[in-house]
Amino acid sequence: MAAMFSSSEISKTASSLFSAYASFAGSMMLVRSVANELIPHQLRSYLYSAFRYFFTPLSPDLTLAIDERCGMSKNQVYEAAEVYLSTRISPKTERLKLSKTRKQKHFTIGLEKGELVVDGFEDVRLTWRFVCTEGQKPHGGEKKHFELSFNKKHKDKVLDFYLPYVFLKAEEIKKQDKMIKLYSRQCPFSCEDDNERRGGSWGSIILEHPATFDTLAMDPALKKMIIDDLEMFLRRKAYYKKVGKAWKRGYLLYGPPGTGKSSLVAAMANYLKFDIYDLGLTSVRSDAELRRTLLSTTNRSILLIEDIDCSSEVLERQMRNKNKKLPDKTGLTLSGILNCIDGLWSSCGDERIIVFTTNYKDRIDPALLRPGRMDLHINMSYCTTDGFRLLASNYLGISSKHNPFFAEIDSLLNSTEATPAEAAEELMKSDDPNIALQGLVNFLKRKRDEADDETENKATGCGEVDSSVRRLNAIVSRVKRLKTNVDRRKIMMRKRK
Ligand SMILES: Nc1ncnc2c1ncn2[C@@H]1O[C@H](COP(=O)(O)OP(=O)(O)OP(=O)(O)O)[C@@H](O)[C@H]1O
Ligand SMILES: [Mg+2]
Repeated sequence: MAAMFSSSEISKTASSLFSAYASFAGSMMLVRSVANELIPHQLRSYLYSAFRYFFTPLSPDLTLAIDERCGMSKNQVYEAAEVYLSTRISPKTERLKLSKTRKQKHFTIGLEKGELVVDGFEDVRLTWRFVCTEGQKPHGGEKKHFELSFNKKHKDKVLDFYLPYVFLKAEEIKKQDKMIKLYSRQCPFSCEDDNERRGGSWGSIILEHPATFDTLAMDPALKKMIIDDLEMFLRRKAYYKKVGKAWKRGYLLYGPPGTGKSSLVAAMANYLKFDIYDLGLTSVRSDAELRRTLLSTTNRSILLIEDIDCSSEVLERQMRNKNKKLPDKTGLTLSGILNCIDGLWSSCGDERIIVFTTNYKDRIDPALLRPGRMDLHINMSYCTTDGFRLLASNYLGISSKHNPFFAEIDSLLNSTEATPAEAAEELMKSDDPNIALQGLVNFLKRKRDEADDETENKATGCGEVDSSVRRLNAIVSRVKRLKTNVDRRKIMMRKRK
């Protein structure tokens, strides 16, 4: 070739080819920018994908896209893949995500954007890719998905055997290193138009509450009954199906502040290894939002609604506003809540426990309490002598044997109302068991005296006058004491002189 053309001819041809290419590229850019302006976005992307389809050589591979969410709920395939892939990372991977909380025994390893994992299943070679893309404006956020690619001829094997295997492995891994999570709703009021966030977005932390049934001070028979009830619930999957009931159980925990309602929920979660979804009803604005929120919770979990009496107040206020024809912003109704508890919506999901807590059972709407809605009503009561023994053993490492304080504390607990939280606080005040127990005795006596005074005042019907007289008497006797002291000093000074 080189022999037929002189070097100047070659360079001339090259430069004319280059300028032809430049003008072609320029005109393509022009065509593209004109197309961008004239052709609507949706039609443009359709045309691009049609071009891509016709001009890309046919690939032997099939790629499955596995999104993080499917509609309003979490995509279980995505969740299983996330767990499974953390154990399949190859040494060649260049970027990983690493985390560990205080309570976790091992590091959690996850894929970084764009990283690949190559897996094998029998004779099938599979490639997983983790993809993150920017979400749509205005709220943005990242959209995550996995892409699973393999030869098309293995489609059935992958769907029928490989993916179920991934699920199974993920369950095994989760059981081995199960960290219980506490979920609460994220930014409920910050992004009003974002349906997904308004309904479904839960943020989670590892539940580090140390309460267990062993550390709970409560009536031993009641404790055993709760544990048996939970065990029976777990065993009865087939039974629930047979009788045509959703596999869920509702508990109402009621009692004064500091009697261990929240601690019992933590103990249940630790015992069952269930995550807790802490749903503040006051932050839910409508029935639709409640449904969306509940749909994005997972199976084997406890849905916790604390202080349900306060939530009832919100509902009542709303009813009043409706009656007064005031604008009703919340749109959350009692029937909406009931429907989520035992209507059709409640059948979404398995192995669900719902717990309501309240300090005032009598303030709750009877519709919420009727049998079948809340299966067990559990009264968390003041500290009993059994409860005190458990606290003494937990906090001070002592038992009742030969301890002179126990009899006195028992009789004080029988005659006054102190919560386990109060008793525990006293026991924590000193490392010396005798000092701590003496502190508890003093505290219980003070409580008993205050309670006696109150009963007396109520009986005489002149509580306020009485307490003013008592305060006045106290001041008079103090002045008298001061005067006696001054007199004594005067006498001593006179003697010295
Ligand atoms: N029954 C109990 N056994 C052991 N510790 C308890 C018990 N009740 C309360 N405590 C102690 O008191 C603290 C507060 O208890 P908890 O938050 O469970 O009470 P609560 O009934 O949920 O109160 P509130 O009605 O104010 O929410 C706990 O962290 C725990 O240390
Ligand atoms: Mg509580």
